[in-house]
Amino acid sequence: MQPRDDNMALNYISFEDIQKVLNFKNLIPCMESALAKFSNKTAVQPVRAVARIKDKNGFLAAMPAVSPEDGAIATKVLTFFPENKNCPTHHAIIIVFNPETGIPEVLMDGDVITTMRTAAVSAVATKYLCTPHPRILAILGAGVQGESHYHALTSTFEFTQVRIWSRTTENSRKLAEKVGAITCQTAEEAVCDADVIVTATSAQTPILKSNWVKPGVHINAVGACCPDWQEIEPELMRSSVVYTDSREAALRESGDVVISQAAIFAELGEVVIGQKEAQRTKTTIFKSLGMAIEDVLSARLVCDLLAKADDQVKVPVQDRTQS
Ligand SMILES: NC(=O)C1=CN([C@@H]2O[C@H](COP(=O)(O)OP(=O)(O)OC[C@H]3O[C@@H](n4cnc5c(N)ncnc54)[C@H](O)[C@@H]3O)[C@@H](O)[C@H]2O)C=CC1
Ligand SMILES: O=C([O-])C1=[NH+]CCC1
Repeated sequence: MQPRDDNMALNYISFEDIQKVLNFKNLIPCMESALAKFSNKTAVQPVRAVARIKDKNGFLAAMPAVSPEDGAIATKVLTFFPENKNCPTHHAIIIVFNPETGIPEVLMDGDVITTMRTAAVSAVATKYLCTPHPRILAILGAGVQGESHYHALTSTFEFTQVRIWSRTTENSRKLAEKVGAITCQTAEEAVCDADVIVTATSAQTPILKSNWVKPGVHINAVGACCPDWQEIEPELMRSSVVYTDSREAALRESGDVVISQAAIFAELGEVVIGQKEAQRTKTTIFKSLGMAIEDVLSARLVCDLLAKADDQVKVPVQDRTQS
């Protein structure tokens, strides 16, 4: 067997390079298309492989996906260590392969994409499932996703008020001051009368109760990605119209779905392709777990944007074994 020659060395795309080109304006339509391709089955994506790390209360996950029509073959590898104190709780890399040869070509940071694509997907869910002209947004959780959801949702809707609650008030105050939102002392106070709610915490037991929310609210439930973790009170799950990114993944990974035994009405992608109804006037929950196809098509978008913006960053799409 021969060693890889220099011509086949991996290109690296950094956190900073990705931040330069990715924004919610280009990412949200890309995520809408990813959801559609997943649900109409033009993309191939198994449920991720998760190895739980018991002593850290976290996991290591491998998230491969392929979209033949985009020439996109890639996998994200992610760790989630929710008890980390002085560094982020999620870390990820993405490996992009040549669609003709399968040669690994690009290694890229996966943190920016994880952060932004999750909120972009929630923006798509909100666009389809919330009542027209939502006024009040409530965000529960003031971490990385809380902040990213603030930006994605306020770039898409004109809210008159954004409220933030976090278990640690100092954190919600910091984020609220940074973005110009209101800090709430309790989750109940934050969600009262809200039109759109985001739950983006590492809670393992419900933080959002049924009798706090107004009928017709749309909820993006982003945390609780393990089958024994919950963010939403089971009664609220059962009394709402529940949408998921992947039905199969939700039945395996979502404690909110598994424990409550709430019925899943549709995948969000099925709504995007017009196969299932968007029940906007009812209380709706989008149970997000995160899908590899979102990462893979975000990575494809970043490669295309960088190739356009700067030919110093070489983003190969050709079969380099021929050169
Ligand atoms: N659906 C998806 O695609 C994705 C979901 N996630 C999930 O979203 C959640 C938030 O992620 P990040 O913002 O990146 O994490 P983070 O670590 O930056 O923030 C976590 C937030 O949850 C709060 N929190 C932790 N334990 C809590 C508890 N017991 N009760 C109430 N609040 C609690 C923290 O104070 C903090 O505000 C996590 O569960 C994460 O796994 C993250 C990325 C993608
Ligand atoms: O899809 C994703 O990247 C994640 N889902 C839950 C934790 C991270």
